[in-house]
Amino acid sequence: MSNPLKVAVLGCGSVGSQVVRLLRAQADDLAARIGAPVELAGVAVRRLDAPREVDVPAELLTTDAMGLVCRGDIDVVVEVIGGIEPARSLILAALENGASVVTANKALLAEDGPTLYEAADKAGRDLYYEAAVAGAIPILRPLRESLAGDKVTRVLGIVNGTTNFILDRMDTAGSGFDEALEEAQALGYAEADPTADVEGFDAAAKAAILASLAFHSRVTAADVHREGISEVTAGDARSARDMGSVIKLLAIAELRTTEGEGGHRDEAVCVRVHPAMIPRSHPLASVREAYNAVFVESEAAGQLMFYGPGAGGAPTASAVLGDLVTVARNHRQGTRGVGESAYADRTVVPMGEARTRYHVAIDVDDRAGVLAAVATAFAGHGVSIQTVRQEGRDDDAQLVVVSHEATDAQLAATVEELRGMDIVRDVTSVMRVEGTEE
Ligand SMILES: NC(=O)C1=CN([C@@H]2O[C@H](COP(=O)(O)OP(=O)(O)OC[C@H]3O[C@@H](n4cnc5c(N)ncnc54)[C@H](OP(=O)(O)O)[C@@H]3O)[C@@H](O)[C@H]2O)C=CC1
Ligand SMILES: N[C@@H](CC=O)C(=O)O
Repeated sequence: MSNPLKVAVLGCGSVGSQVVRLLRAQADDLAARIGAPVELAGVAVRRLDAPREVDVPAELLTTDAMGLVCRGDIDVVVEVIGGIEPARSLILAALENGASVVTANKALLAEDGPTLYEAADKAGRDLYYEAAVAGAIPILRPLRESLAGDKVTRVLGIVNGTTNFILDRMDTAGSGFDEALEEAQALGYAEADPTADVEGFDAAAKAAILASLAFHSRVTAADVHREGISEVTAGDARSARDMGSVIKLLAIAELRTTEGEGGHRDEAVCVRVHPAMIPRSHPLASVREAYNAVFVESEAAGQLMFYGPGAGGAPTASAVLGDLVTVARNHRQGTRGVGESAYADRTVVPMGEARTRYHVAIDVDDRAGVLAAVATAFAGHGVSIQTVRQEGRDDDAQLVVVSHEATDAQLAATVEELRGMDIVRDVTSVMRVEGTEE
């Protein structure tokens, strides 16, 4: 068998520890698949004395990640530290030093992916990142390779395990938000700073990566409209249940094609992350715990669905090792895998123009004419009402309105008008609704 392939692992937390464990546990299989044994050349961490889920020989542990990457004999660097710096400098240094790179770092890819892709091109090395989106689910390779001959028009999914876990616990076990978040952290699903999960930053980064690959565009996290789940209340969860729905944090990326003069077609992208109510009959409603699911719609293939564990050390390490085998094979053969495709410049559609349905809960005075006045406010902004439910209390009432499709701008104007009406005490909840109109 050939000379060993030297692998440096940067980070030994939830994901890194499982990468190290699997490198050992699967050593023979990996060697057979790659055609060379894999040698763990070093593991970079922040604290040498921290407890680890895996035993790492002291001589392999280092706090000098840059020194490890620049040693000159490393073939593949696995970056599972996370965050922007020092991860970016380490990846760039790895490529400059002739190593291929596997990373799970969606935050960095969504912020500054092109810098990394260009560095990989310049170095003639691979940069693979399947683990960056939806944990163990193979979704980036299908978008980049299997669907390269088709035209993807929409990607819709649950891409954050932590928030799905929290919303699922709120829905099924009546758990409080904080309690469910603590559980998700203990299970290794959450980011180092869980605000990234809760406020939708993590899902937005993944949405940007998905949209970039699906639409062969450069979409960054800054292009993604983002709302997290911190404002979702137990009341919203109850209200969804009463409607036969459930609340999920969705990532949605759409390609909008408009026909201009002379048959010229303009394409723009609309990418957003926000909580939405979906009917329990919708396939995404049955995605429980930290599982993820992604629907892809394309012109020729139609609808495809990808489903599996979206977070956690071992599932994510599975995706990392899949990439490791690919880049290791390429590295040995002196070739590169499929790089990023040529990018088209596409306009980003502002959120105000995104179209969806809405669930609006309005506290109103319980008097004659209220329903008509509220309906007029909706109609005045071009928002047509699909259903209204009225729940009476002593001297006030709650109206729950579900609209037909309208733009975010139309809905925002409606809510502003409602808030200014004397009969309206408060607009207590505004939630988008996804799924077929019934
Ligand atoms: N957890 C998950 O389910 C998933 C995570 N990811 C991504 O994988 C990456 C890693 O996540 P995760 O394992 O959860 O993160 P953790 O916080 O569990 O682990 C991070 C590791 O990086 C080490 N580290 C931090 N700073 C440095 C530094 N300056 N130099 C060297 N080592 C450093 C830490 O060292 P020490 O242990 O000494 O503190 C720790 O071992 C992130 O990009 C994340 O977004 C992707 C998919 C799923
Ligand atoms: N924190 C992330 C980890 C995987 O990407 C999540 O919860 O999905």
